[in-house]
Amino acid sequence: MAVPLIPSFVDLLVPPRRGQSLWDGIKGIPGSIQVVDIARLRHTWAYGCLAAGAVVDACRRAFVWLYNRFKFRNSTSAEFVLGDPAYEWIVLFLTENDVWQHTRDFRVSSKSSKLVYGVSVSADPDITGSADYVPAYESPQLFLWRGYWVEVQRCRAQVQANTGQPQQSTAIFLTVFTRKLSVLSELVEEAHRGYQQKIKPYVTIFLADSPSFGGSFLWNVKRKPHRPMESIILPDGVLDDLINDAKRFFASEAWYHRAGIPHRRGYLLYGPPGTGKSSTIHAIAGELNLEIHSFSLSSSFVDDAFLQRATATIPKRSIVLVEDIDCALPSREEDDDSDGSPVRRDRPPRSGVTLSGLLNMIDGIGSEEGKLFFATTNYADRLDPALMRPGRIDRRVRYTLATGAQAQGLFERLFKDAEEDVLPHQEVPADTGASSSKADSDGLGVAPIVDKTPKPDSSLASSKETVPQSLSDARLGELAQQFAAAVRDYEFSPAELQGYLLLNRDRPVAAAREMSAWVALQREERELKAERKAERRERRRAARAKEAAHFQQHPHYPSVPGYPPFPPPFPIGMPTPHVLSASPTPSPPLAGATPATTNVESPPKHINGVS
Ligand SMILES: Nc1ncnc2c1ncn2[C@@H]1O[C@H](COP(=O)(O)OP(=O)(O)OP(=O)(O)O)[C@@H](O)[C@H]1O
Repeated sequence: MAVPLIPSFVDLLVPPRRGQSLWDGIKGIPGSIQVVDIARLRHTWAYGCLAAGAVVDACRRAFVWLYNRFKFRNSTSAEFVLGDPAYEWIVLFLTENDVWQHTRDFRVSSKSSKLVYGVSVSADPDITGSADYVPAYESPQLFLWRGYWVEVQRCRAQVQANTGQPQQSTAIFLTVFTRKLSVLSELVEEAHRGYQQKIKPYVTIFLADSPSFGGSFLWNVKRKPHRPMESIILPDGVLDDLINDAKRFFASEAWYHRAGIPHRRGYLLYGPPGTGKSSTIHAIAGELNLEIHSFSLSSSFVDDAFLQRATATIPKRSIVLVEDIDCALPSREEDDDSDGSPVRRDRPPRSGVTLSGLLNMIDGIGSEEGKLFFATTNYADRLDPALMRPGRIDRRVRYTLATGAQAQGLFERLFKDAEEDVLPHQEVPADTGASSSKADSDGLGVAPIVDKTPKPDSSLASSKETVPQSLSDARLGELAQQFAAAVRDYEFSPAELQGYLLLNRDRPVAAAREMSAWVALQREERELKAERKAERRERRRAARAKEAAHFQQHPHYPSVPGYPPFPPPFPIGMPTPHVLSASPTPSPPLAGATPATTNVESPPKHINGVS
């Protein structure tokens, strides 16, 4: 049996037994080739390897040290954290520069308006697909930009959450190998410009809708296609006036500075739901190429500190939008409770925002100049005068339910370039329209809206083979007038009218003809709803009157649900505790009342301050 001349690496790692070398073991093997003193060779080999390893490691450390020193002295680096707008710019920039061309590792998400930088993984440019491929680039990538080497790496970053707890996030580290700082800023500027170019057809909306925010405030980013100005039908001049006002504001920055006035402008858009307030803001953002930073104050995690932190991150030339601003403050009773009784302000606010916090936020918007502040509400009368003062709200715009002209405009906009109905002579069924609200048999409230719009009969359609004809302008105007004549001014919101028109999207002629029936149905439903509301209000009023009468008779014994019923807990004639006797209307003795027995429960101690 042959013994290898050079021992294996594993052999070398086995320490020799005391007083015996490997040679001793080998010597006993018959027929072995015994040429080298393997034990000695083993030690020499092992020490040689150790020394070589140490040298290699020292070289490696020296290289890393030198590289880091080189990097430190000859490069500039920046960190972009997910949730910050700049993160979006840089990811798009990297995608456009084909930095991810060697990537084999992707995060796939369904296609949405959220991303503008998904990588195309299909060789066929016509295939857009239904998913976005975002590189999961954990290992560093090196690329050349304008003659400078740039290293990019995506890492997990730890940020401090709103709660003070550390929280995992994602960041991109960018290192430009040059000592010139301007190169990095040029790169970021180029990334920003590219991003703006790419998202031009969109309005970017940053939503502060999550409670987990890090050291740098993290926004949820959404994109919506621009809303054309002409798609918003408002009384003449309202929209143009707003746009011109905003343009003038941005053009007069120097004037604001000279006058020592913070460069911000506040608008309050108020009116019933579905009248176009939010749509107006989106249209303005698209027209002036502004981003929207939107807050909803009704979320429970929103408080004053949250608002301050969020506001501080909003860049110049942005719209700061607070939707339903009245939600921040303690609510009044519902409208249907308003029976002349004093307004209740004792309900807890729905978020942790205080009025002063809100005012500070609005004032803080001016600290980074050039912002439009928009607030919307359905209840302008609920807002505090401090909120409405000029400087915070400079212009108020009232939105109303649709006028006849608006209804006509809506019809013309939705059916522009439409075709005549496929079944122009289809008759309206006799039962369309008024009738049905009685269908609300559950007695819970509003009758369900039953879609009674006549549906085209497909068998009829195929048999007649009608060729659709485009609607001429004159015909369209005629139908729009017919449609508008069916509604009274300020009766329906544009959103309601739009809902009806969308249901009849392919039947402009029928939509105009059947409008009166739809209106009749809506009126009937509204009447029913109003009746129910009145009933509920009456019941509540009666309950309150009963409670007031009870309190007058027994001021010390509130009628709290779950509280033991009358008679009062103290035997008649017994001196009442001093707290109770301080009451301006002492409880009159009850004629014929049975003295309280010992099994009458004592009131809970906290009630009426009895202790
Ligand atoms: N004046 C209008 N012109 C065209 N469309 C309108 C108009 N008003 C409302 N709409 C349509 O109604 C829908 C709701 O509009 P929007 O969200 O702007 O109303 P809003 O006043 O902001 O409502 P809310 O007070 O409930 O937020 C949108 O789809 C919009 O297209």
